[in-house]
Amino acid sequence: MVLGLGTGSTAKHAVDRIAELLHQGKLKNIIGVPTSKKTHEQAVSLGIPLSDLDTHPVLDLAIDGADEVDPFLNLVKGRGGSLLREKMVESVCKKFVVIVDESKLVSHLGGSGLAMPVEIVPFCWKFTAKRLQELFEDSGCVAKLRTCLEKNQPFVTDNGNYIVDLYFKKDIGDLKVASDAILRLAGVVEHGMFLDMATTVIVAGELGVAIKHKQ
Ligand SMILES: O=C[C@H](O)[C@H](O)[C@H](O)COP(=O)(O)O
Repeated sequence: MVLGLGTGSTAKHAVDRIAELLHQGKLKNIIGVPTSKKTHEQAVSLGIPLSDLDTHPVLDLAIDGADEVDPFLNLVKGRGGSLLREKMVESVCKKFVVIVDESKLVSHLGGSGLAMPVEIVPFCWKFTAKRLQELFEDSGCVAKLRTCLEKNQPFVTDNGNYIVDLYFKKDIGDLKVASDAILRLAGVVEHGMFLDMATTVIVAGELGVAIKHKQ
């Protein structure tokens, strides 16, 4: 089985558990495809055999966390900065299982008041950020360059790009329309809306675990 290995504080537990099962002999013939440099390092340190999309362009399963999950299992991802590699890997998985706690459930993506990340090229980033903000003027959008807290320098992704976080005051409307509009802007590499990609979402809550399947 070729398995996409997600990124973030939740996915980290899944990667640890996969390694544990592998070493106990309860999982066999697993090859992992990491979605970030950090997960790559974690998987190497745990002895999980690894590959990449050049060698394995189709994956059987990916397991990852998310920042927001709507009732249709659309996601916001990338608040940890790994959205591009995650989207590349998770868009070619036969099954994409998302693991979250119930704090990540929202009624509309972008409605939580938290960041909707967009990965952009560093060249004239202010110009691209301004164009992104203008695109969602009607939704009261504010676009902010993500910085590293300790140095107040731009946060740089694993791909050498910057991230602009979009904050909305109002509903962004049709998600597919919003996604297409963002991707049409020159300077944008990818955004953190993962539409129609998750096949299953496993939600941990105070009362136990709920499993939601795509309809
Ligand atoms: O870039 C980060 C990824 O998209 C994460 O999967 C997402 O931010 C969720 O992370 P966490 O499990 O740490 O909340």
